[in-house]
Amino acid sequence: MSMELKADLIKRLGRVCLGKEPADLIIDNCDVLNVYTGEILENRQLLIAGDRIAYVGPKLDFPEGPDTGLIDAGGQLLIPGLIDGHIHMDSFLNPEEFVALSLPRGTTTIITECYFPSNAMGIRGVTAFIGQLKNQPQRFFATAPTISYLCSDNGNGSPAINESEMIRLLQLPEIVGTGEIYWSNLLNTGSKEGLINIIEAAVSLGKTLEGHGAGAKNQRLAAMAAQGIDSCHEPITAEEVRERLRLGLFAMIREGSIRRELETVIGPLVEMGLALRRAILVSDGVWPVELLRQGHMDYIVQKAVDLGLNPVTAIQMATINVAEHFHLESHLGGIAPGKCADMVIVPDIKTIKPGLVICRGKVVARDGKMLVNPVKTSFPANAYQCININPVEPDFFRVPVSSPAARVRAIELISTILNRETILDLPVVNGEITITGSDDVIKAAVINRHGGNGGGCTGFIKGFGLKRGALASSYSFGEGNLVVIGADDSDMAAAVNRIRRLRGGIVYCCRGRIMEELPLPIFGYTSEMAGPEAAASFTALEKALREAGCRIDNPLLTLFTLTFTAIPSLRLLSGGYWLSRENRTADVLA
Ligand SMILES: Nc1ncnc2[nH]cnc12
Repeated sequence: MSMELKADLIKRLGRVCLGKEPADLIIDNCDVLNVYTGEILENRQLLIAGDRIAYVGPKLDFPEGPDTGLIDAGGQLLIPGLIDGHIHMDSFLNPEEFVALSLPRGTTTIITECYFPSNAMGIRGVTAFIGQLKNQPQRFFATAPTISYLCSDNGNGSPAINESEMIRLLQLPEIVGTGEIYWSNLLNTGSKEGLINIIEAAVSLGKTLEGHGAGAKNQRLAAMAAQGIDSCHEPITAEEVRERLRLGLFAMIREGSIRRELETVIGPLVEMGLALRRAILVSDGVWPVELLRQGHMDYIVQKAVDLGLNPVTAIQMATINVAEHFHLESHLGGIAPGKCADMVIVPDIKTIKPGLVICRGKVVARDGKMLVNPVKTSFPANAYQCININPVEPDFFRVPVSSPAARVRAIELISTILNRETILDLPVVNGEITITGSDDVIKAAVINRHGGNGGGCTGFIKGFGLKRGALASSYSFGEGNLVVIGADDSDMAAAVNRIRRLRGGIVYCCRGRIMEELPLPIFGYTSEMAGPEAAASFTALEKALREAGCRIDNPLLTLFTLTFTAIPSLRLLSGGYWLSRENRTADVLA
């Protein structure tokens, strides 16, 4: 995962470039996109030695050895391998399956968050996870799991990962920065003091500080930048992109399974005519269905081009700009002598349809098909023991009250991710608050599954549309606990107990029957299934929810983000409701 250039190869690259030694691979008859100048250089030849480029230029009479591979690019265009600079690829697919779907689409480098393995197993989870990425045919870097440090505990009140462990991770060559830091944690008093020490360590180690400035503007955004943050992947309008660029931040524009900003942002951004060398295209997470159906960074770059972004700029935003942000530009992001031989052949500058994909000097995929095998995933046994709860009874979800009527706080959905706090009068029957089924109010609960006593909290949610059954998941944003919503306490218990048996997963249960499920037995966050199978399970879960009356756009995302404290307004955690604008807890009873 780290970058190295050994003495032997340094010598060899010079000799191959001077024609004194044969190359390992020669690519003839190609145009080359030079991301440094923005030119398309026609009719070039490119020589590779080891995992590096030795020569790019006009065709010369280079020696060929018996083992020199030859590729005729047929006049097509060579662009640098695409880089996803912000993704949570520790979610859902295991690394082997992720590589198999992403790499053939021309994404040769991944900079991934890894807070889920940390939530589940602390620093041991992170090292187990990055161990799986080391020898893959796709290139990986990771960021130290700030979200886990800030939001997740081990069930007993101590943080999933502590300050000194975060700093130890930052010293690893494969860790390029701190994972996203929520602005509220940075700017609100009462946040963890150690965060500042982590920032100090990252700065002194030359690592980046990834920011999460959702909704932050003016002084607050400036204060984030002032405290050392150097990127933000949360702008949702062209104006927000511009504000971040003006502050010297790298502005990451998302198009993935969580958010889709390109349609709103690209047109007005092009109109503004800004310099975009610090703008970056990222996915922020591309889940199995979209990865299979649409692709990865190829899809995102193509969409930006189709929306009117200059294609050279679009490719720079997924290559050199990303490499520069992560201080990797000496090695990655462009096609030139000495740089890593990570490249993609596409038909032309406006058609981002990867033909040949080359990574670390090897042809790894052709026309969307892998030509090499990803490294088999093999996680340690304790990564399969991450649902630490006892079986639950329907009673677990009772909300008892002593009064004859109850006024409660509920999460009212505005959109898939956004919500507001609402106050409801709910009937009390036999000393407990009941849901009637008539007003689109159901229960929502979060259970701590990280090693404590399996304690949790039950609240209410309005607007999900679910008329029957219960949906539970051991995958959720932030503290990453077990979240369940349901129209019936027995189904809620059955769904949770099924997840316990599966050792993690997403389950929809109705009238005591498990209707659909996606097992996630690794850390309780990651599947062992092949990518297409996992995608089919996602689709089946969504279909079952629709049939049960759910009318949210992306209901699974709604479930996962009930716990997402970086977004307004009322969130549910294992310790109770959290009012994220006010940065404080709130009772279920209003
Ligand atoms: N799992 C996740 N996916 C995308 N964005 C996130 N922000 C926090 N958690 C996230």
